[in-house]
Amino acid sequence: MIELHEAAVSVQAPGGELPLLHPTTLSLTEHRVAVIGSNGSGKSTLARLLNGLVEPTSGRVTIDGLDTVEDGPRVRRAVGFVFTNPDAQLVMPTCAEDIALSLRRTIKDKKVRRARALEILAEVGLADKADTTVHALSGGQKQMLALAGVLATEPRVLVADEPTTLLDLRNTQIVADRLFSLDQQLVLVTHDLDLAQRCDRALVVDDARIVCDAAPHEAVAFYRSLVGA
Ligand SMILES: Nc1ncnc2c1ncn2[C@@H]1O[C@H](COP(=O)(O)OP(=O)(O)OP(=O)(O)O)[C@@H](O)[C@H]1O
Repeated sequence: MIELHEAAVSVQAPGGELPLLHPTTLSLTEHRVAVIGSNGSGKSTLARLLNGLVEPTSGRVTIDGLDTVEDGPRVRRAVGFVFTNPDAQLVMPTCAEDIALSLRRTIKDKKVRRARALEILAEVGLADKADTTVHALSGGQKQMLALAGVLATEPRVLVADEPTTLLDLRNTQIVADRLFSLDQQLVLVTHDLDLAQRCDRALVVDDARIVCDAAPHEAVAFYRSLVGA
């Protein structure tokens, strides 16, 4: 279970303290939770709080009781994070090496690790790209590789921050179908309201606070009325 206990984030700005998230208390138990809202509203800040990429300035965030600050390494193992831009997380020269990197904690033997990496690549349709440089992949292929790499670490929760924003319709569908096929709890930050509607619960963030927390169709309607769309 993901829990925010009066968790707030702020930064020091020239004009004084700037709130990025006002104190928020929340329990997320649903399989799939969407986070929607305008640019700059605070969605990424909320998402990054969940795996300790951002630490609360006050209050606490816990994942299955683990505190994101006190138990940082365990939280980061439990909560996988997918970025909008896969280049942010693809660090190894080839696709197989990138997946193998994610497996290094669970599989010590190098040969076994490579064999498992090849299986994972095959599962996401990248079998023929094993020894290809990650830079030669298309945007959709890169995002699938990044997602596969995160899933290879076997996280209990997956937080995805606009994972389809850079993708075309077909690749959006492929990545979304993979995300929605997962057994893990999914927190999905998205501007794609169709994807938000496929979740079990949706949070609308506006001006650094959660202004609506409801069933997705209700939250999407609220968001549309908020922006006058
Ligand atoms: N470290 C920081 N220092 C100062 N301001 C920050 C910092 N991080 C984020 N912000 C500001 O906080 C606000 C919320 O940012 P955040 O990235 O959470 O928004 P978002 O809802 O994810 O936006 P988008 O949809 O554009 O990705 C923005 O105005 C952003 O400029």
